[in-house]
Amino acid sequence: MDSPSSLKESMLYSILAGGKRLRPTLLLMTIDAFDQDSKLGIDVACAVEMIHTYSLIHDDLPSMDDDDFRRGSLTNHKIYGEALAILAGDGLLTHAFEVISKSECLDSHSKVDLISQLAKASGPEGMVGGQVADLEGEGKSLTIEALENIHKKKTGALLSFSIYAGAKIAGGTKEQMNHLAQFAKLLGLAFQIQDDILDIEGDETKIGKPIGSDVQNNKSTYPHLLTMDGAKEQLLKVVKEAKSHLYKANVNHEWLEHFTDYMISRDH
Ligand SMILES: CC(C)=CCC/C(C)=C/COP(=O)(O)OP(=O)(O)O
Ligand SMILES: C=C(C)CCOP(=O)(O)OP(=O)(O)O
Repeated sequence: MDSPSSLKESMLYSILAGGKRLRPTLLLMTIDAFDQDSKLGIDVACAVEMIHTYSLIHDDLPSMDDDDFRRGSLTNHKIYGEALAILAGDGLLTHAFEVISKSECLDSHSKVDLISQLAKASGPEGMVGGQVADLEGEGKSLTIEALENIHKKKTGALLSFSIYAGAKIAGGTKEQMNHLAQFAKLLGLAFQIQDDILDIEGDETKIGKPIGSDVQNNKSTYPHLLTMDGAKEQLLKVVKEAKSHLYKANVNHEWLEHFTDYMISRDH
């Protein structure tokens, strides 16, 4: 890539810092659930992780959550300064679309569809809009519906895109796509409830970032609105419903089901 070495270093710093790679794994597993070659989705899987990583770099900035640690390491702006951190995020966001456009595994029609859906999921109607609603909700007591709406966009949209992309690449039918969309929506919700629980009960050394940040930033969370026991009960309910849609999608659901169980039992 012909770009300044400082920019490349800052982009690679956050991409290679680790992370659970949930979104690309979900995308590749979804292709696999249709008995198709998951390699077909490798470029889109990389692209979605680049966009997720950009969002974390920007989320950690002093003007947003002002966090010092991410993925067990210092945040991007702590190492490279704010200007380069913003630009590394911009670089990852835009490079993601270039990677899909150049993919040799997909036809032009699929590329245009995936680029358009990824832009929608990560843009003002999706993740960026959810982040704004999240920032504007700080210090306010939100209803459970308002909280779910924020998470549906802020975190749910990219997770949903990952499953959509896998199913689209694998050639899923409309009915299968509809069930998988419901599964994805509920999986995203389960992810967020567990994230809120871990922010209270988690172990900082495993999570790789300080716990208690939701309370510190005055954010409404599931345990805050439902009590901790209520949030755990809700989590089990959401997962049960998610799995029922997964079964109805009529795909090889084994790995996606394991993934769902991991999502609610994970400790980081
Ligand atoms: C456009 C931008 C910047 C989007 C950020 C999206 C996002 C999911 C941030 C992390 O959420 P969080 O603050 O709830 O999680 P964490 O505790 O990991 O920072
Ligand atoms: C969406 C939220 C809550 C931010 C963290 O996402 P992940 O938990 O997927 O973060 P990494 O493993 O990729 O670091």
